[in-house]
Amino acid sequence: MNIGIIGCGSIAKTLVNFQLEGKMDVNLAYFYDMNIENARQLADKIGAKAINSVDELIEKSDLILESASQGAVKSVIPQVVESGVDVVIMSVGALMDDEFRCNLEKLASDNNATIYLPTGAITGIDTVKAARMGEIYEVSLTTRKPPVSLGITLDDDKEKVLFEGKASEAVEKFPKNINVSSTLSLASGINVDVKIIADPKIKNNTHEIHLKGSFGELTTITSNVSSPENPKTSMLAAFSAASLLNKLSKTIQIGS
Ligand SMILES: NC(=O)C1=CN([C@@H]2O[C@H](COP(=O)(O)OP(=O)(O)OC[C@H]3O[C@@H](n4cnc5c(N)ncnc54)[C@H](OP(=O)(O)O)[C@@H]3O)[C@@H](O)[C@H]2O)C=CC1
Ligand SMILES: O=C([O-])CC(=O)C(=O)O
Repeated sequence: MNIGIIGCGSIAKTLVNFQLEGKMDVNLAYFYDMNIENARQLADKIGAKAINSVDELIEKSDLILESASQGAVKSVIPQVVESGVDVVIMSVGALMDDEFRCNLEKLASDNNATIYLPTGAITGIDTVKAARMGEIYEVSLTTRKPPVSLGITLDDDKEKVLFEGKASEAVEKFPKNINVSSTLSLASGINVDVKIIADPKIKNNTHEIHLKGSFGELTTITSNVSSPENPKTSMLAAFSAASLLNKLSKTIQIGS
């Protein structure tokens, strides 16, 4: 399966390294970025092709992975699914816009395309999906990141709550930091409560999920090493994308 990638930053780079290490069961074949030089650099590492037109990327790819931005999801992904090409979306925050998501879903369904949302930098999405078969009473996400990951500096070493509210607002205010809240919301069917804390005492990007439902209770804490290229992004996000791409060709499918 030939994969096209939109957005050649930290996530795409990790995928390229996995391909170099022989860990990918798909072929990362085509690279596209607003800055063609970024695409060239990654493509050259694995003998793939940098592409400078979205039309050509869509025409050549069996599946497209978006690892760019919420803006890219809104401007490019409708054309991808309208062309009947499956897509993996990392900038999941764009899908908190209900009207956009519903239109995209219809476009994909009308054109036989599938939209995949990886678990990303959190843990427990399988359980959240299963829990939804019963009743979910409450669900929340507390994200704690070092200030550098949130693109700020603090005057002292005290933690600071930067945001408390719903995921739909969080993804607008922190578009590069809290896509995971959208994934959790879409999996649970609830616009989840989100708290974002800048914590100078920690090194890792940490996401804590609490869920209560008719099945019982779930708490997960994921303490993520951040990407050396982009401290906002946790390495696990790219690992999750790679694992999802590999899962597409597996005979035994593990997890709900
Ligand atoms: N679902 C999840 O769990 C997670 C999702 N993410 C999200 O995944 C996405 C990718 O992350 P990451 O690789 O770290 O990001 P990076 O910023 O490292 O790389 C993104 C690349 O895409 C380019 N880009 C941005 N917009 C467009 C566009 N419209 N068309 C083409 N290229 C574009 C950027 O260019 P430029 O630098 O010039 O803007 C940059 O080269 C981000 O939106 C991030 O927030 C991250 C972590 C977890
Ligand atoms: O990588 C992370 O820790 C989470 C993240 O940036 C996002 O969800 O956008």
